[in-house]
Amino acid sequence: MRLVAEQLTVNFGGLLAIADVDIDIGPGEIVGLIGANGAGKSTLVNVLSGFQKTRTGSVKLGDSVLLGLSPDRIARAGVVRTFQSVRLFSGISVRDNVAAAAAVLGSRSESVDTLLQLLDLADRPDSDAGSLPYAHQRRLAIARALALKPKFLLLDEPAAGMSPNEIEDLDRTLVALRDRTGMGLLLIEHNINLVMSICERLVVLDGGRVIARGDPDAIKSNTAVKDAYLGAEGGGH
Ligand SMILES: Nc1ncnc2c1ncn2[C@@H]1O[C@H](COP(=O)(O)OP(=O)(O)OP(=O)(O)O)[C@@H](O)[C@H]1O
Repeated sequence: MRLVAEQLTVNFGGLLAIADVDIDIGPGEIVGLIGANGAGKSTLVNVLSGFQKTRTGSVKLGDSVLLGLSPDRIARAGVVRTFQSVRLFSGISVRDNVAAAAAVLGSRSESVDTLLQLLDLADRPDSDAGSLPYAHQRRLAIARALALKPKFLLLDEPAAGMSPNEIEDLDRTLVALRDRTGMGLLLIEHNINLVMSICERLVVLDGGRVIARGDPDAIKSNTAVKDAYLGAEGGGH
């Protein structure tokens, strides 16, 4: 089943954060969501995951209506997100962070050990989550999200603050997770090389509106995208 959102509009007072946005993601697909700062990317993910209300449009997972449900209900339905700022339980171990998330599904969850292995965290299960290097904290946030067995995982800048090598590792991990689980991924990313290398399709926002959608080659050569986002240096951020 697909995750399909249509005609989403969100205002903050007089500011149109997103306007008439349509987006759909299929199982096993990696879709990139790009756009300059303030383009509306996080707002869109907030709506899809139930953290932001909107009066217009629809969000459906297959035939099930998600719009209007709480974040918790949406996560249980299979749409799980991570945050731009990592939200972990500091002061408790890596393993217990994942175990707390896995407890939501009980025996239906993946085993905690499997999740730690998938995210390359198996060598430090007893470390305090808050003391992990930054890239590992980001991986832990993904492990926690995966404990909920998402059909669709929405990642808000998972590579923010990572080194090029760490980004490459993350890139490989995300593709492997997709291959293993068949889940669909929506990836917000400023690093244009990362999105271009792992996404089958991209959606480009500018000023809250979708200005282009298509495969990486089509996006790279799209004039509106170049003007709005890629800029003269062609490299994004
Ligand atoms: N809670 C809020 N209240 C008021 N304005 C908001 C709120 N959240 C977002 N905005 C504004 O809505 C617009 C879209 O913001 P959003 O965070 O969705 O953009 P973004 O593309 O995710 O940006 P970034 O790349 O910086 O994370 C921006 O102009 C932002 O300032």
